[in-house]
Amino acid sequence: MGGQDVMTAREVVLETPDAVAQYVADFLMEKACAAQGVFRIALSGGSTPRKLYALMAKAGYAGRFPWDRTEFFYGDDRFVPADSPDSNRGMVQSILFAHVPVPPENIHPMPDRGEPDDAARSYEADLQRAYGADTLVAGKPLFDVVLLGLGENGHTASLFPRQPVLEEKTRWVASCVPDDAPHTRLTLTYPAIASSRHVLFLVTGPSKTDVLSRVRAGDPAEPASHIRSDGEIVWIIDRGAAGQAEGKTGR
Ligand SMILES: O=C1O[C@H](COP(=O)(O)O)[C@@H](O)[C@H](O)[C@H]1O
Repeated sequence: MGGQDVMTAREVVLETPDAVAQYVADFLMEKACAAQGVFRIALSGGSTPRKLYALMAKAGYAGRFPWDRTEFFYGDDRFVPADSPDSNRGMVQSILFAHVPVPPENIHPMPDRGEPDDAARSYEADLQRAYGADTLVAGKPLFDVVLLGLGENGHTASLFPRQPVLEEKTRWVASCVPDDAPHTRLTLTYPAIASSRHVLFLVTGPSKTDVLSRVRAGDPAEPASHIRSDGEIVWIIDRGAAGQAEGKTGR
C-alpha cells in the first residue's frame, strides 16, 4: 500500500449511526479473522464508538471475534481514574470488555496515575514491547487498525488544535493539556497513528458537519487534516455528519 492522507481517503456514507457501528464491527471482524497471528487495534473514546462496542459485545460478534489473538490499545484517554465517567478506558471496559472472552493481558489501557509525561513514556514502552522494536519501521505497521473520532473543536484522538503535541515527530505517545476541553490527556502522536494498515474515522451527527467539511477540504488548522496512514484511511460517516439528504456509498 502506498499510504494515504485525509484528502485521498476513501469515504463511506451510511444512513444512521447504527449503520456506522455495524459497518465498523463487520470491518474489524473481517480483518481480525483474516489476520495471521496477533491483530492490534487502537480504540477511540468519546461518545461515537459506544454503539460499535455495544454491538461487538453481542453474541453474534462476541462469539466469533478472535479475542485471544487481538491486542487492544487506546488512541487516547483522559488522565482520570478508570471509574470516572470521563475515562475512555472505563467506557470500553463496561460496554465491551466486561462482556466478551478477551484475555485481560490483551487489554492495554493507558496509565492514569503519576505524572502524565511518565505515564505517556510508560505507555510508549508498552507499545514498543508489543511492536518488538523502539523505532517505527516502514512496512511493519504498529497497528492493524486505528479507530479515530472527530470532536466538534477539531480534535482527533487527543490531538487538539494549537497543542505542542501536533509537532511531535519521534515519540509515539505524549501528554497534553487542551485549552478548550477538560482533563490532561494522553494520546498517540501522528507518527504512531501513521504506522497502521487502516485508520478508520467514525463520525456521526449533524454537529460534526462543519468540522468534517473543513477536514475533508484539508484545512491545515484542523489536527485531523494531518492524519496519515501507511495503509488506508477510511471515513465512515452517517448522512447527518455528511450534511446529506440521502445516504450513499462512494469514493
Ligand atoms: O475526547 C475525545 O473525543 C473524541 C471525539 O469524541 P466524540 O464524543 O465526539 O465521539 C474521541 O475520538 C476521543 O477518543 C476522546 O477522548
